[in-house]
Amino acid sequence: MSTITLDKKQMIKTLNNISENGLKVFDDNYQIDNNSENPDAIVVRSFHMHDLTFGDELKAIARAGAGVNNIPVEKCTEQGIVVFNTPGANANAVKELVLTTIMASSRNLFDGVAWAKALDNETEDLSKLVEAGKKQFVGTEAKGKTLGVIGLGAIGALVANDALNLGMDVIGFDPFISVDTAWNLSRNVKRAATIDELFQHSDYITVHVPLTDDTKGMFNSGSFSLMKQGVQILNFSRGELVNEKDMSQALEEGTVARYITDFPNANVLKMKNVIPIPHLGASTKESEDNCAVMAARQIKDYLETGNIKNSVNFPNASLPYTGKKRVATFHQNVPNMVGQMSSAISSFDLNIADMVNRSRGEYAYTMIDIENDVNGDIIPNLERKISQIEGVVTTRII
Ligand SMILES: NC(=O)c1ccc[n+]([C@@H]2O[C@H](COP(=O)([O-])OP(=O)(O)OC[C@H]3O[C@@H](n4cnc5c(N)ncnc54)[C@H](O)[C@@H]3O)[C@@H](O)[C@H]2O)c1
Ligand SMILES: O=C(O)CC[C@@H](O)C(=O)O
Repeated sequence: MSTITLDKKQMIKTLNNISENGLKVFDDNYQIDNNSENPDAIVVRSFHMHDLTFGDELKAIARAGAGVNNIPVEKCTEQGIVVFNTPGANANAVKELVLTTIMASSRNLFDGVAWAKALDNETEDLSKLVEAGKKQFVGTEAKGKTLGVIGLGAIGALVANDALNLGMDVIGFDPFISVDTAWNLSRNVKRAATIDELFQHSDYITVHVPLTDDTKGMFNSGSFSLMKQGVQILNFSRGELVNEKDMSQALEEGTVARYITDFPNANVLKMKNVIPIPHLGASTKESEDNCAVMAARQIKDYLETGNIKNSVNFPNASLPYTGKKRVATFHQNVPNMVGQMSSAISSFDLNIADMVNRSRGEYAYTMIDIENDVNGDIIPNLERKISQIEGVVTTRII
């Protein structure tokens, strides 16, 4: 990370509780101001941002976490605001809670503990009561059972590998699995050719996919009808992956024996055999630090150098930062944009030292380093000239 002095202090706003270790990444060039109406960047966790209006200084939003469904990503793209997330930074925390709850649920631990806490501690011979009562909480073991893992990304792959070590048979489904994950996945994880195959063979199903139009409601009466009677379902991804009406019925009928969810709401809390967890998947000190540090570093790098890593809406792009003036432009992915930017630069008698151009769908991002020392007056004029090119969404001279 470069040590750069910026012309103007950058305002950072946080919309949730962000770990101090992450905020410490922002040095003297930055001011954390949670009342700012027009910050340069926002760090967020689960805060619902869809109803917010963004100020004209806002350049970046970083989600300290994985899911970005709380951020209006499309609107950000149209306004030239880069959105980051922190892939894998909280995966271990979620994995540990998934494996914990598989075993805790199978051993009826939550009910057993609640029962024991409610015992009258004044009762004589409490131990007799305990021994008599424990038969109602006899459980089953995870060993030898089949765990279906839907989504083999950062979390799903860790869960799948470690469940094998618990003696479970593991079957996975992910039609878009990345090459990196495939390399890290144990060859003992069986591959389901279709999601239906996974539904049919699993005693436990855990889901680790993002919430999208395709995944919304993927647990519904159709999928429940394929599952083994008494399957246990774990949802540490997003509540909306489950059709609540259908889940409620499947729990009533016993098709689903347990629904363990990190996303309780009024409907979920009324369901039979539900284990509601208050969105604790990523709530560990380590995970909160990892996510916040990664989010803050990505914002800092982008504001100081224009380099982009782990964006969900801009192309990732990197050019070694030399301290020369850099023109960083987000624009439509149409012919002759680089040509027009180069002409604008040469019209000020400036020469190009280096450049990178990356596209992502309808948009592209170009960074051009200028060889000459650029006199202060030229900067606003060059910025104006580039921003007037048709198809340019935003441009900055760093
Ligand atoms: N409960 C929590 O606190 C918590 C914490 C972290 C993440 N999450 C949720 O978990 C999700 C997954 O996190 P991650 O870090 O593993 O993300 P990831 O991007 O590393 O992995 C997601 C995987 O899902 C796969 N996928 C996408 N659509 C699919 C489909 N239709 N069927 C099967 N696989 C599909 C992708 O190919 C990818 O491999 C996040 O999007 C977020 O919503 C929740
Ligand atoms: O910030 C959190 O605690 C939850 C994060 C989680 O939902 C995610 O998608 O990464």
